[in-house]
This record gives sequence, C-alpha cells and structure tokens, in this order.
Amino acid sequence: MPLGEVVRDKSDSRYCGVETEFNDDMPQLLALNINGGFDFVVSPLMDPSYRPSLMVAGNNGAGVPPFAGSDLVLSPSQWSSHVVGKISSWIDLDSEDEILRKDSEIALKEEIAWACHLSLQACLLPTPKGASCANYARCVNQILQNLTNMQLWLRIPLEKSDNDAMNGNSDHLSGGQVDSWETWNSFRLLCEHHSQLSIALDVLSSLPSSNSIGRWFGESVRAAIIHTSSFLTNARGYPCLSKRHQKLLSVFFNHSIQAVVSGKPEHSLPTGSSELAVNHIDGLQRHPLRPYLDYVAYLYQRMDPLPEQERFELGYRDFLQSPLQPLMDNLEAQTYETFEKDSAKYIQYQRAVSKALMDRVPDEEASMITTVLMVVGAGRGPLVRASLQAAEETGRKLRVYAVEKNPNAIVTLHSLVKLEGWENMVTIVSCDMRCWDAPEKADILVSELLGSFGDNELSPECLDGAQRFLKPDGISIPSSYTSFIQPVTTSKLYNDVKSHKDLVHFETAYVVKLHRVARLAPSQPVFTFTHPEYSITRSNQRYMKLQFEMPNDTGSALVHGFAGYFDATLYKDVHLGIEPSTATPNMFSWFPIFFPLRTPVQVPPGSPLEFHIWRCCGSTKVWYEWCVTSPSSSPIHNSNGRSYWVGL
Ligand SMILES: C[S@@+](CC[C@H](N)C(=O)[O-])C[C@H]1O[C@@H](n2cnc3c(N)ncnc32)[C@H](O)[C@@H]1O
Repeated sequence: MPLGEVVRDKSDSRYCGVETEFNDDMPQLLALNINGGFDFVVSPLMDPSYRPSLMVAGNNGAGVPPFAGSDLVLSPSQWSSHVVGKISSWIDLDSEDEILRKDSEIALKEEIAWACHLSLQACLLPTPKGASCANYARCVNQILQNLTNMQLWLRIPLEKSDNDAMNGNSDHLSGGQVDSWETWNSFRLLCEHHSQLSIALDVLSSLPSSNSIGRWFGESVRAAIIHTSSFLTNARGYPCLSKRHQKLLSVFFNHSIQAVVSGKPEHSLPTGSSELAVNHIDGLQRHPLRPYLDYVAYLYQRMDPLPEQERFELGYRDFLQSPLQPLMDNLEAQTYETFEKDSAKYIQYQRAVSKALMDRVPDEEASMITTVLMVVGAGRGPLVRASLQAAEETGRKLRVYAVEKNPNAIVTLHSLVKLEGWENMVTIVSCDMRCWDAPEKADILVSELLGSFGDNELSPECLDGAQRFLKPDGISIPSSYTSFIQPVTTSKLYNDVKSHKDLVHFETAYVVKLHRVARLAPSQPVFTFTHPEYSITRSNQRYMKLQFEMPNDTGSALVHGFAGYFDATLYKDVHLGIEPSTATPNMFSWFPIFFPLRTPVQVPPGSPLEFHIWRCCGSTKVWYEWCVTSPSSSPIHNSNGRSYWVGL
C-alpha cells in the first residue's frame, strides 16, 4: 500500500519496505508483511546456517542450496514487485579465513543467480566488514558484468565520526574513526562506477553533520533503512523521529529513495490506544512494525505538493540536453513557445526597460521625445511586447526596431505586428545584427542572447556587432552578465555521460535540470561581460582559475564535474539569473549547465579543489576548455574545441 497520494512525482519513494528475518515459508512471510501495510520485503533468500563447504562435505557435492522455497511459491510478479533479496550477512569476502572467504564467494554467486532467476529488481549486499573490500568488490564486479536488469544495493551505515569533522583531516580516520562514505567510494571505484551498483543507507539514531550527509544526495542512493532504534517516543507513546531525521527523510522522498523499516518493535503502545482497539475489532494480528510505517507514511503525506513549475520540470530532472545554438541554428516554434511562457523573465525585462526609459527621458519631456529602442534577436516578439508595455506604463514614446536573423520567426513577427496594430511603432528587420546597416542609432538596445552559462550562446560576440548602432550614451539591456560555477557530485550524470563510451561526450557541456546532485561548495563567479564595451583592448577570450574549499565537516567527496549558472544585470538593480543563491523566482527558461570530468576527482577534507576554465575564440567558433589541477591533475578537456564548440 503506497505511503500516500500526495501530488508528487510517481517515484519509488511512495513505497515502503520492511527488512525481515529468513523464513522458509515465503508466501506466509509476504502475506504477513503486505497485509501489514508494507509494499515489499527485504528478505534473506537462503537459510543463514548454510555454508557451501559444509554442504559439499555432507552431501557428497549433490546438495541443493537451502533457498526459501521454490520459485513457484510466489508468482513472477510477486517476486519482482514485492521481494528485495537480502544477501546473507555472514558473507565476508575479505576474511583472513580462507574457507569463509571461499564459502562467501560461492554463496554470493548462488544467491545473486537465484535472485536473477526470480527477476528480482534488487538485492541488498551486506556492508563490507573491514577497511579493505577488494575481494568483495572484485566478486561483485564480476557479477555486475553479466547482470541484466537487477540493481545491487550495497548496505552502508550513514555514519561519520564528529572528531574527524573537527580535525578536517582524513589521516585521523586511521585512528579508529569512521567515514562510511570512504567505504562506499572505495567499493565503487573498484567497480568502475557501475551504474547497477547503488547504495542502501542504514539510518541510525545519531546522524552526521548536514554537510557530510549532503554528499550522499549526489550518489546513487536507492533505499534508506530506518532502524526502529532511531525512533524517539512522542508524548502519546508513539514512535516519531527527531527533526533532523524528519528533514532527512523528506529529502530522501524528494530524491525517489525508498524507505525500509528494520528492527524489532521498541515502542509498546499505550494500552487502550485506538491501534490496539482496531486490532481487537478486526480480530487480526496487527503488524508489529505498523506504528513505524504509519509514522513514515505521515511524513510522506505531510510533504508539500510539488509546485506546478516543478511538476512540469519532472521529466527533465537529471536529463542531459545539448545546449542550444541560436546563432548557428534557427530555433523551432516549440522552443520559442517555451520561452514565451516564462512570464517571470519578461516581467524583469519590462521593469528594466521602464527604468531605462524614465532615466533617459524626464517626465516633462515625455510627450516630446521619442526613444529609439532596438530589440536585437527579437524571436517571435515577446521583448517587443515587454518594451511597448514599459513605454505605456511610463508614458514614454517609443520607436522600435525588431531585428531577427531567423526567417521563420520573422514570419510570426510580421503577423504579430499586424494583429496588434503596431505598424506605426515597430519596424521588423530580417538580418543578422552583426551586419545590419541601421538607419539610425538606438537609445536602448534590448537583447536576450543568454545561455545557462551567460556567454555560452555568444551574446558577447553578437552584441559587439550590434553596439555600432547604439548611441555613445545609449543603454544596453542587459548591461552585464556573469557566469558562476561550483563542484558537484552527480553519479547519475557521470554515468549517463560515460554510457556513450567516447571522449566527445566527456568534453561537452550539457544543459540539465540538476536534481540528484550534491553541491560541494558555494558557486564562484567566472566570466563577466559588460555592454556596451568600447575598450580598444576588448577581447572575449577569458581565463579563470578558481579554488573551492569544501566545509571541513563534509569529509572526502567525489567531484564528477561542475555546475554552471549565470546572473545578468538587466539595468541598474533589475537582474535576472539562475545562480542558486540569487535565482529569479519562478523563472524556467534556463536549466544549469554541466561541465563533466573524464575521471572524477576525489577531494580529501581540508584540501582545496583548483579548477581552471578558458573561453577561447576562433574565427568560426567559440569554445571552453577546462581542467582540475588540485588535489590531482585532470587532462585538459576539449582542447582546441575538438569535442564541443559554439558556431559563430
Ligand atoms: C534566446 S532567443 C530569444 C528570443 C526572444 N527575444 C524571446 O525572448 O523569446 C534569441 C534570439 O536571437 C536570435 N539571434 C541570435 N543571434 C542573432 C544575430 N546575430 N542576429 C539576429 N538575431 C539573432 C535567435 O534567432 C533567437 O530568435
């Protein structure tokens, strides 16, 4: 029974599982737990007393491993929808004891093979027992090579000792201190980031610092196993979670992570409570963990419904897209339509134009002076409309030129002007702004040629061409824009890029609605462009070296790449942007940009991350090159724009 019908995504986090002991009567085990309200069980498939070596000795090699019933005891859909296989927890593939090690290897392979035979969606792998997990990872890696659909969830306790956080030094980990992320990282590196290897986090009663927990949001966490011992008791005697646990669970839900309740009931409900009364009336045995499930469901249901914009963007979450090339290509009607729905963007432009008009023309001259405003890159006309509305709002007279190089958009512009009766005010110019011979000079030049990284759709080059027809004291809207960048953990995007199995995709920047990411340090400004720009040494080439410091209590983290944003000053205090700390509310025209790294870089605590990025300009294209030089050096990505460039 799903946790609730909150208006959210139809994600896996609606389902809640329960961890069980081994039971050789699988149908009974399933019935008890499903009737008890859980959606699936995480159950051992094999009798825990089984050891392959004993079996061989005892049965002359002819024995059958003691699985929980035959595959026929449940229907195929019951197996696949309601059972996650729990691999025997005695398994220790890095044990000093050779017999145990060999037994472990045989049992692991048998259990996974059986789980595959049953078409289970996932198996829970036991937590690595010691600091070294090379042989465990080797065996899992072998299995992963031939695994078709099943996910392997490596069980990792969510723990990191605080002293280490204070010291900010990974060397202290050797002194008996723990950071379970290190275990996970070592395991997944050994398995080469395999996309079917993911994590089930054991949520314990005490939680590490928020920064340290934040790392997991960029990792492939599939399940959160919440122990009954992590629950507190509320005033009425019922289980509840601390505020920090509650917050954590809502982030898990938001990341499609499934909850699994584990452990023995630790709360004896008050006698006479309605729960017990219900049990009595039904004559049914209520599931002993039901109060825990009810509490998890309560947390799920109490989450706010997703705002309309986020619901619209659901399908784009962590989905890599190639950035637009509006200069080299002609945008399609659909793309213009999406832009035009973004009223937040046009409201900001209208405010900026209004302010510029009022600064340009004093009130007393408003009826005498006609301001010349040119929209360069007018598309299908929304900035023309916003400018005319600004003129009306401020009582200023306006003559507008709408310059657009896309002949298809020009068709729509003509019909718009006719439809709105703007013929006396608006002149349409079908031309590339870089070579238009304007009949007069403009007071105000309005453009929106911005990409997710500000300058990546070649606004600087286009506006350099257009400023010829701006009066010397004329205003450009935007007057400037700055790109921003920050390091991120995002194993999903890294694996998606990697799946192309080529260099080109690792040297391409993508537009992507970031969701399952850990933002490891605050973003920093990268390149700024100002318009108009009359300096004789003007160049649109740029280079920036940045140092990022992760908070000390984060622990180590893996950087899969860099998330980029922009912020534009349209005019004076009117800005527009997507940099997370200052983003324009409710604006959806731009998703962030993502610059991947060919090999993810591990950053130890206290160690700065040094990043370099270049904006390079050639006669026919503009491109970025980027690299990391500390704590270790990456190759320089996209040398000479060999993989990714923007056409001039
Ligand atoms: C991002 S769109 C914005 C369109 C419109 N202003 C809006 O807000 O919906 C940029 C527009 O600029 C046009 N454009 C890009 N470079 C141009 C150039 N050099 N000369 C004229 N138009 C250009 C593109 O064809 C496209 O229509």
